[in-house]
Amino acid sequence: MDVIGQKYFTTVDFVLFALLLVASMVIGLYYALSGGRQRTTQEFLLADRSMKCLPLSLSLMASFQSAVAIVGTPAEVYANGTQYWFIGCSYILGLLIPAHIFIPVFYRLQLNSAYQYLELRFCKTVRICGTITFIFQMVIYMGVGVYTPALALNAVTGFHLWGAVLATGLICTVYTTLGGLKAVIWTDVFQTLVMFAGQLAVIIVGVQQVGGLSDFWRKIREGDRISSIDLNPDPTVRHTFWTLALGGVFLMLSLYGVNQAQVQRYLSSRTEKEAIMSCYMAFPCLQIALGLSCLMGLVMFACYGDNSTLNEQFFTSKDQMVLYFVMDMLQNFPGLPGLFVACLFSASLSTISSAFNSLATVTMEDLIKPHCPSMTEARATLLSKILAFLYGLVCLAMAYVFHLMNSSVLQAALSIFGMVGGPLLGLFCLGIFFPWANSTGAVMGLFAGLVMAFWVGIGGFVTQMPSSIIMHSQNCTDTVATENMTMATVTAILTAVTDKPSKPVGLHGLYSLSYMWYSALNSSVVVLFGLLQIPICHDQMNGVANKERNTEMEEERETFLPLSQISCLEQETAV
Ligand SMILES: O=C(O)CCCC[C@@H]1SC[C@@H]2NC(=O)N[C@@H]21
Ligand code: NA
Repeated sequence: MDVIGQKYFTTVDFVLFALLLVASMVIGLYYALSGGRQRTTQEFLLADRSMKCLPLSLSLMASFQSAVAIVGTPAEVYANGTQYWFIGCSYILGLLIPAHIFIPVFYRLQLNSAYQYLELRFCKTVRICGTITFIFQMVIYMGVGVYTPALALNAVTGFHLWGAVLATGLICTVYTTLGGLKAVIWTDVFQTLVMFAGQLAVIIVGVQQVGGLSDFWRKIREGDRISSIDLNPDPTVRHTFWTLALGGVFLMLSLYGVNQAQVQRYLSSRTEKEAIMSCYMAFPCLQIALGLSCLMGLVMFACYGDNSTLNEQFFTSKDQMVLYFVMDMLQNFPGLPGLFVACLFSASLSTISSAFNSLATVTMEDLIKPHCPSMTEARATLLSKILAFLYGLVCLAMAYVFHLMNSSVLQAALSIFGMVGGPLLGLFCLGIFFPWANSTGAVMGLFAGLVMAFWVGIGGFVTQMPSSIIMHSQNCTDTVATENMTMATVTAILTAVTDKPSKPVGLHGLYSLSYMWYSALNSSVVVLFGLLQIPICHDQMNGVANKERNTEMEEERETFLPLSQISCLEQETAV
């Protein structure tokens, strides 16, 4: 495909892409040299708890809006219509519950890491399990986040794959390591504006090419791409109102309620009220992001219709078709292809920078500090920066790992990202909503949830690989392509998306469950098993924890523990 590459990018396009990287770096350097100059972990990891709601709301949106959404959502809407747009309904409860339930719990405890809560509520073991689960999830996710845009861009435009991965990965590592959370949040703000601009450019040019809004609207209606609300209660149907609006709530809670990257942003707020406001203001940002990417899919349909010629051409994935469409639309407007590439990498940078910073935070707060109580602030800050840098290198290594395996693993990797989100959500819900749940139940519950997640996720992935894809992958490695790597496939936990040939029954029914229900299923399994409170090794598990906690509890008493927490902690201690 390299032949295409040459005709797309003029000098001004490369300049725009370079400007994105330079601007991100300048913001990082600014925060490295201003304020407290990143000399304490409170500043490096929590922005001195000084952030206001506007930058936070944009950063909350950007952290989980990677290039996968920028390319995958249009592919989804182009191929299947606008049913996916109903996921926007899940943003209401998906942000109200974090704002009024999770934020008060985390904020009033003045935590640095979400997993500190697990030790306060349960015991050290539960905290460690939660932390390691989170690290596993985000290391995989950030590898995909940096590799996806480079892979798709390379396939369509010949843009150098490793040049793009290294440029974004290293630039991101440097500004995250130098500027800490303040730099990550403010680069997210800047990158969100670039993302919106890039998508708007494609939509405006596309509608103009189609002949204007009226022609655009006519073609969309003729192609019946506007899906009506699908109230089918069948949980095995991939996208219905229920899987998106209800299943999507659990996906949102696993990201905006308990994921360290988002919790850290709440904790970096000046006041609890600012944190809650940032959640409210993230709602319009998420809706705009969703709307722009769905509109891009509709414009693509209006321009190409479902004429199969486009499909038959050498595309192995709908994502590549989206990039081909964009480059085809913008090629006569020097600078716009570069703007869209900047948009693509802005989505990637804003996601992996949040991952680096949150991974460094939990490693420092949950795995290192508890074992080095006498560590000086200066040394802790230096170590945090080294961790952020090392996670940047791990991200590049993960990108290479995904490159080695055929890209179907990419989907599996994202499945792991989605599958792990549900059990962590279940663990926090067990702690917050069920005062009588104990540490044994928490560990058993998390374990059961992870087993269920991997069993159904991988089981579903294997049993649903359509023969065509299996046959496809024999003759060339990197096909699988992202064959179905649409936003849906990727967004959470995806198994290969195909319409079920027959009505699945029994175990196959479980494997056929729509991926949008995985977060709900896995978190429910954690809560159910957690409440079974199998009283095995109860005393040993809690005995140690109690002794340690009693000493810690005296210190914690000064910090405000919500009444509900104190009551169940006392219950626990009494048991
Ligand atoms: O990285 C991605 O872009 C996909 C993973 C997370 C996407 C989910 S879908 C619901 C919520 N809304 C968003 O814009 N992102 C998250
Ligand atoms: Na992003």
